[in-house]
Amino acid sequence: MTIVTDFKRNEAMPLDLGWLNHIHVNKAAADRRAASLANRRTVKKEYQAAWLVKAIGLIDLTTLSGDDTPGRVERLCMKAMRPLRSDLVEALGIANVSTGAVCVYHEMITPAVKVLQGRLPIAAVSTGFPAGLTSMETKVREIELSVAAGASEIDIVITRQHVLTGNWQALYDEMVAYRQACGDAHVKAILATGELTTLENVAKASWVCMMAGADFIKTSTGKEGVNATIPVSLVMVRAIREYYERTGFMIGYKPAGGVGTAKAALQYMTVMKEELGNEWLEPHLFRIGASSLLTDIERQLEHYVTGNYSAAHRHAQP
Ligand SMILES: O=C[C@H](O)COP(=O)(O)O
Repeated sequence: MTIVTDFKRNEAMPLDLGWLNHIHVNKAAADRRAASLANRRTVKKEYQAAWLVKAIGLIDLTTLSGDDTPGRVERLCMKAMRPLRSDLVEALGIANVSTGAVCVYHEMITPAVKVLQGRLPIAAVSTGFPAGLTSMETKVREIELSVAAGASEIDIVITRQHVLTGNWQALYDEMVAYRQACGDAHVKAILATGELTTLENVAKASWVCMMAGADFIKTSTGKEGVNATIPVSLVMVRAIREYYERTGFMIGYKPAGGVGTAKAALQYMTVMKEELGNEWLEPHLFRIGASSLLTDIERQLEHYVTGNYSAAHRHAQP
């Protein structure tokens, strides 16, 4: 049995991998709670615009396509720094906002650095994203190159087979190696939950990655058949909560993939608020990985300022 050392914080945890045997997930209860969230209004009407503005600051504005170009990434970075039109900013009476970060492939870090010049963090997906089936040596080198190129956040993908075969020690070891390669950069562990078969596997993988020093745990690459869902999020944020209660360390959460509407963003924010508290509703502990969410939020805010509230209501309210 391995005594787990939290690598990032250089501390031995009062946990070992044997702890995983105690993890059981009640799928029916998670599904019920998810259904109740989907069927009720999560945010009062008068607070909606403020919540949507807050949501913008939580987005990892993402482009992860085979046809990405430096030009597209430069435009994405401009949008990340000024996500709302100035007339909307003025009408809402807010200071300008920005997204939490941008998220790109390694090859697109340089154009992002050129535009952002340190004003926003750059997250780079890594370790053979999205399948994670390159050699360990290649994965570690990829992280090092992305950090050297200017990424301050690294979104690694775990090796799914370690979870599917129950090889938790191998998952722990790989996560420690990624953590080490990241140095001071934040590391988000993408579990690819849609490929892990059971919620119990999702919970165990969450624990192992947290124990091995992940700063964030993230649901999906956006490329799996099933990406972020509310039941999976409940399992992951409850693992974060219990990890905090047992160790005192606050780990962040990032749902990603298919989160494209203001309504969905409000649901995920509600999960964070209700399961973890307001403290976890800040960009250093919560991000939403999304390529198209900002467009819908902008649309809803426009409805809000033009008084076309019923449209905003239909789209933005659960
Ligand atoms: O990490 C972020 C996801 O890849 C974005 O997925 P999406 O394009 O479905 O929003």
